[in-house]
Amino acid sequence: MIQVSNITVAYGEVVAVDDVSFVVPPGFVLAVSGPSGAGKSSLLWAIAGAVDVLTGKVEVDGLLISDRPTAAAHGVVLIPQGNGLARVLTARENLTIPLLANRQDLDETDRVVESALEAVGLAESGDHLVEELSGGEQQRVAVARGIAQRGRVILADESTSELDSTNRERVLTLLRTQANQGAAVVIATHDPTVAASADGHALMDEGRLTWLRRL
Ligand SMILES: Nc1ncnc2c1ncn2[C@@H]1O[C@H](COP(=O)(O)OP(=O)(O)OP(=O)(O)O)[C@@H](O)[C@H]1O
Repeated sequence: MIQVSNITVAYGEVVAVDDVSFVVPPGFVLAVSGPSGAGKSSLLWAIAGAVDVLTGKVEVDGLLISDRPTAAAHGVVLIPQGNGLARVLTARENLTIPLLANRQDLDETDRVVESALEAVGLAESGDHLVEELSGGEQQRVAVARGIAQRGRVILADESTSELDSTNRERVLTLLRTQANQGAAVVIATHDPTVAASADGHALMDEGRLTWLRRL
């Protein structure tokens, strides 16, 4: 469960998120759309503990999210815009490192990594360096890395923007599966079909959030 209570995020004079509140229960998918610069990424970063909130608070399952390590330890997974992959590592290494950092069992890690690569249609690409992959393939590696972490919260920032319709459906199905397994999912998107597939749809504009379709 994500509980966002009256949060404000600012960069100096720029208010990116302005007094936003909502709840995403486990099992639900919320889509947030809005123009470029509206504050969608900043909202996701705040939930991920990757940027400080000026006012208000973010809680996940009742735990106050104060910083990124706390959020990560509590299963808050961010699939960032731009993918955030290490370009000189292979696809498989990009998936494996966060799992090893969480001290997961090696055999279990291998199994989860291969299964996640297969789920995004990249079972044959595990040994490729990220910089050798196309933009859409890199985006799918980032999604695979996100789902491999089996988070309580999945924050997907424009994670289908470079995908064809088949792969977009594949990624949406994977995010839905994460929700069905108990995750609370938030997707920032410019794509109306992605928004339509979510349980609820909110619009951000100049940092303010309004509901187009309530959860
Ligand atoms: N690190 C930063 N330092 C200063 N200003 C920032 C920073 N990150 C974002 N901003 C500003 O905060 C506002 C919100 O940006 P944000 O990236 O959250 O919007 P967005 O809705 O995700 O946009 P897009 O759809 O283009 O990704 C913008 O005015 C942006 O310029």
